[in-house]
Amino acid sequence: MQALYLTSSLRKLEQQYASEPLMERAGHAVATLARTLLAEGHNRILVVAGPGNNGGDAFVAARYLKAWWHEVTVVFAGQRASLPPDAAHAYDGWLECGGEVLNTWPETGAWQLAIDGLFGIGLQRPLTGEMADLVARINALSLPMLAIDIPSGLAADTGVILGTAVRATHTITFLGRKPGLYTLDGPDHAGKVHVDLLGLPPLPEADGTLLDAPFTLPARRRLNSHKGSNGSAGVIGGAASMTGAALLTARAALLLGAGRVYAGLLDPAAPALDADYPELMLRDADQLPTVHALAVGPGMGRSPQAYAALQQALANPAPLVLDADALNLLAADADLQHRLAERASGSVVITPHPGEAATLLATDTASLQADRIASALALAERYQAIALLKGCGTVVATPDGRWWINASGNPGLGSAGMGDTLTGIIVALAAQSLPLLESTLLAAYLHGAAADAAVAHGQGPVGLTATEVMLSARRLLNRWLSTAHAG
Ligand SMILES: NC(=O)C1=CN([C@@H]2O[C@H](COP(=O)(O)OP(=O)(O)OC[C@H]3O[C@@H](n4cnc5c(N)ncnc54)[C@H](O)[C@@H]3O)[C@@H](O)[C@H]2O)[C@@H](O)CC1
Ligand SMILES: Nc1ncnc2c1ncn2[C@@H]1O[C@H](COP(=O)(O)OP(=O)(O)O)[C@@H](O)[C@H]1O
Ligand SMILES: [K+]
Repeated sequence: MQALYLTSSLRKLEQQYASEPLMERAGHAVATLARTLLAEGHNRILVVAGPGNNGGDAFVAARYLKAWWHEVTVVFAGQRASLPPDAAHAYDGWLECGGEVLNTWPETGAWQLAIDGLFGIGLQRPLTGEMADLVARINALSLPMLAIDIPSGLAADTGVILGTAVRATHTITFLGRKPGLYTLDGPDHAGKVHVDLLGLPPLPEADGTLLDAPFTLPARRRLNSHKGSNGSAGVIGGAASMTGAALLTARAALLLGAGRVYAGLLDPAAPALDADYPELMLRDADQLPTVHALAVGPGMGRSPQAYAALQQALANPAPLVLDADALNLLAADADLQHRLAERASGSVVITPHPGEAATLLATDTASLQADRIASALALAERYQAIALLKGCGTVVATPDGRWWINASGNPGLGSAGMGDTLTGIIVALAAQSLPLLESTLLAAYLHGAAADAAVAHGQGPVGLTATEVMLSARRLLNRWLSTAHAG
């Protein structure tokens, strides 16, 4: 787990340490990393410097790389007279060491590496005109690309592309990790992220947290345990023609360790048995026994029967996972919202994808995605529930204002049934007595890590199935448990 920082916090840190030679250290760190990306010996490097301090870092990096005998071409998109003081000093330092500054794109290059120092966290509006053209030229280079602090054009707090953005293969980010590197369009643009604290101590308080490891696990199973000690999970959903969704959730709950799994299916013609997993106990939706954790929504539809099942589930004190149509029903109905509000705060997790989340917040998907962290926090606050906002860089938020971004996962997860699987993993962990927030965070990371492991085995990203993800998740969880409990 790593700390994430919003721009406002990083700016405070910069001010606090304004007397330290931060730009010099930043430029040196860029040059040092650049060197590791290059073959031994003499290399040709293109450096693009912008009109602010990000450009200043670029000039310092250029100076070091030249001193280390590389051939460095600097393209500058700005005016010396308009540079902030530190960046102007860096510009002068580059000229003093014999460097040249080009104001137009060079005809030929044959570079081995490009360094993007166009914009950092000071980007304020969409890139247009000449700046957008520069980004297009940078992206047209088929080269390793090192972005300074953040790929130019990417919004540091949100991962939104402002107009257009550099697609880097590496990003060296300063003072702390920015959430925009890890959600929405950030991962497609940042490449591998390296962090350099520029010699400063980390900020004492993080704004958010990156989920990049299995930080918590269910308790070790006692030898003297039985199915009753491993918790029972219930799943309600599966209306006509959508029973598969509820079965996927139930199967995931079984494979991830719930001692007993009951699926309450709304389709009156639903099969009495899951032939592949006869371990599952299939019932009518209103015939579920008392369970330790309950998931409602996969394939549920919005019929009066679905509504009644959700109403009943909200009265059930067990930890509750609301997904899919349970969310659409909730968004449309004041009585359901009232029942949710009456529950203990934190006893429910809602797991919308961006479309469902937009419905829950009465907005459109584009506005919702414009700030996924703020949206997840708004969902948590509005519904007094743990909110898990799906997508590239899933965001989890709590009503008390904490948030996490999940770093695992890949585009193989973009196929039907993956969300049902996630819901099954959450309910399985909660049934095994892991607190609901921890269950949600671990499930988010495990689900993505399982997909990553499956891809590493050649099962995706193209054609990866939800079934493969849950089997992979079972393997991973058991591996993590055996490592954690070894000795
Ligand atoms: N201030 C500090 O103490 C440090 C800053 N550092 C570097 O400085 C960066 C932040 O520097 P700045 O705050 O100067 O910001 P940037 O260098 O990101 O860019 C700001 C400049 O770009 C202009 N600008 C913003 N959006 C634009 C757009 N869409 N089109 C055209 N021009 C636009 C602004 O008017 C301003 O001149 C960091 O990302 C980091 O790379 C590092 O050197 C570490 C220390
Ligand atoms: N490109 C991606 N990167 C990471 N995770 C992804 C990506 N695409 C989808 N996912 C994950 O896959 C799951 C899809 O859920 P959802 O859209 O509800 O699917 P369904 O309802 O069809 O099962 C979510 O957990 C989401 O975060
Ligand atoms: K940059």
